[in-house]
Amino acid sequence: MASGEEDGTVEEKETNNKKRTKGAIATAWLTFYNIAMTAGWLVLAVAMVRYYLQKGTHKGLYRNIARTLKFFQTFALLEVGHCAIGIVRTSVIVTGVQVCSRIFMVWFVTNSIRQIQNEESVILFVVVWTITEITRYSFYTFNLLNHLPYFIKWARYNMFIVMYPLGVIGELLTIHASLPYVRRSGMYSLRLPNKYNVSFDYYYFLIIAMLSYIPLFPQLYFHMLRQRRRVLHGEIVVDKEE
Ligand SMILES: CCCCCCCCCCCCC/C=C/C(=O)SCCNC(=O)CCNC(=O)[C@H](O)C(C)(C)COP(=O)(O)OP(=O)(O)OC[C@H]1O[C@@H](n2cnc3c(N)ncnc32)[C@H](O)[C@@H]1OP(=O)(O)O
Repeated sequence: MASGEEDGTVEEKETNNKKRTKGAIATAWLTFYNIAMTAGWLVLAVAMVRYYLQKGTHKGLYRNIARTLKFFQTFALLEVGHCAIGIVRTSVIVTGVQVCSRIFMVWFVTNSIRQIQNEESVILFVVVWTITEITRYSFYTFNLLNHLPYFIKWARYNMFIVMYPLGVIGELLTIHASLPYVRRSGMYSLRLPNKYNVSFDYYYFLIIAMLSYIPLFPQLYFHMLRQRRRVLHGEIVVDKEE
């Protein structure tokens, strides 16, 4: 296997070639997008720290940051578009699952069910997402600007090892906490008889969503482990989704 220094040189050349082919407009857009997203998640981090220092409790924190969180997490839908039009070399499926599961958590679980917004699990996944996204978007920004500090690269491809499972635990506990409220209220459900002759039970949908983490999460996690081996150790890894 090649040494770390050689890996770095090969990697740099590869990056420069890719950037040339990517095109100036795409690079400018991605740079703007990543700077905006880094700033957005930084604003969220500062708001959370300030709230906690002022109030001394996590209660009410979600409501305080909800608008910013919804805005920047929804904005991340553009990432699926970036993959689809080929300006980033990432699988549409992997990105789609990641982004859609987050949007689902924000809009259809946490935002829709007020009673769970003060759960510790909500704070857990929001804090984990925030740390992850500040690191990820600053990684992409510095990478595009060709000035990537090693500690950001290291953080991008190491922190997920702990952050991913922690985020998933927060999300699953939050969905679990929402189940009694969803069952009682019958929200987002369609009962028979109705003119469409269709029934839908959001309670069971949530249970299926929780179960779907079992096959889907390992695929995202192993994808990131492959990316880690490729970027940090220079291994050539063939991704099945590509
Ligand atoms: C409808 C309801 C359904 C509910 C069902 C739910 C089931 C869901 C199960 C799964 C649940 C997951 C929940 C998630 C929780 C969390 O997020 S917890 C917090 C921890 N999270 C993470 O650490 C996230 C890790 N994941 C990611 O980083 C991404 O989402 C990803 C899509 C998996 C990233 O993969 P990928 O993009 O392939 O890797 P990279 O190495 O970062 O990038 C590859 C190349 O693409 C370039 N690139 C990508 N994006 C950009 C960009 N914005 N700007 C510029 N460049 C970009 C990147 O530089 C790489 O380029 P090359 O080096 O040239 O290859």
